[in-house]
Amino acid sequence: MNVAGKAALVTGGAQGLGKAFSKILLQNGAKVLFTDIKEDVGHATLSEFQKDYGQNNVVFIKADVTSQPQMEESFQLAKSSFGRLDIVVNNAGVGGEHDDNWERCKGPIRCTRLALNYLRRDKGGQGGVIVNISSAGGLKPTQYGPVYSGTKAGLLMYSRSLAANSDLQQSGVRVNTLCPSFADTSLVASIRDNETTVLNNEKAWEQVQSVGIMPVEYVAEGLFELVTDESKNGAVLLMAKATGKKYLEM
Ligand SMILES: NC(=O)C1=CN([C@@H]2O[C@H](COP(=O)(O)OP(=O)(O)OC[C@H]3O[C@@H](n4cnc5c(N)ncnc54)[C@H](O)[C@@H]3O)[C@@H](O)[C@H]2O)C=CC1
Ligand SMILES: CC/C=C\C[C@H](O)[C@H](O)/C=C/C=C/C=C\C=C\C(=O)C/C=C\CCC(=O)O
Repeated sequence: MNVAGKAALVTGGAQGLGKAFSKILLQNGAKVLFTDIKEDVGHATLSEFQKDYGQNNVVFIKADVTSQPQMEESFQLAKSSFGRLDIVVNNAGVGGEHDDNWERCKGPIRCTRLALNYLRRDKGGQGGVIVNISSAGGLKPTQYGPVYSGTKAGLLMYSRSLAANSDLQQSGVRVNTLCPSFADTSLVASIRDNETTVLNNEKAWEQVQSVGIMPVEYVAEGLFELVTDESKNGAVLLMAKATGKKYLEM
């Protein structure tokens, strides 16, 4: 897929990986609507992007992926702003260990279902691609983040199962999963700064340091590959500092 002239919706795009995902799409000529719950950070990112990529090529809406009405409004706004929707990146998420963090799984599922109403050719769309942001922790046990790992594994298998659906394939929609290891964002900094609820901050931070931290721009290259390479459907791309990009073969 050539993203130039295409339209994307990225959740949690105000900062971190979501900002880097939005940026690589804009840099390559796509129009982007990004959502976030952080209104001030979202507006600052919007101003930066509008200056660099054009006033009409980027839209921000304060919207929470845990809210069905707010996400319905976000998808409608993307369609009315750009006249089309081709790419959806389910990125918004939080670190830490909380019982309600199954929203890490439920939020992207909610947004994937909404996305299908806009992308499917049999529903008036033009086909497209959904990329769900899981984690290396969705593929490998994370001893200090078991809820985190469990929710990300759930999202990964939801995405693979949906991608295997023949009706969906015929409707022109691909579904891929990106599994980054540690990347340089506030989510990882919160482990260093003892500001999250992983099971043992000190040991978790030692683990992060031994595995290594990737720049967000590098992870965005993986996202871009999953968006643009039309041979990829049901793909799971693991990215880690030491081993680079590796597709799951299973
Ligand atoms: N940073 C890392 O090492 C890794 C991150 N990930 C995943 O990447 C995604 C992005 O994380 P980071 O950029 O690292 O974190 P971050 O904390 O820097 O950015 C996350 C963004 O999502 C927004 N957000 C959080 N909950 C939201 C909600 N309910 N609705 C809308 N927006 C919401 C936040 O306000 C923030 O702007 C998450 O799904 C995370 O689990 C996966 C693997 C590694
Ligand atoms: C301590 C983790 C707690 C909270 C979440 C983190 O912020 C982050 O989002 C989670 C990442 C989870 C990563 C889990 C395991 C990572 C393992 C590796 O990256 C191992 C390194 C390379 C493996 C490459 C390979 O085997 O091919």
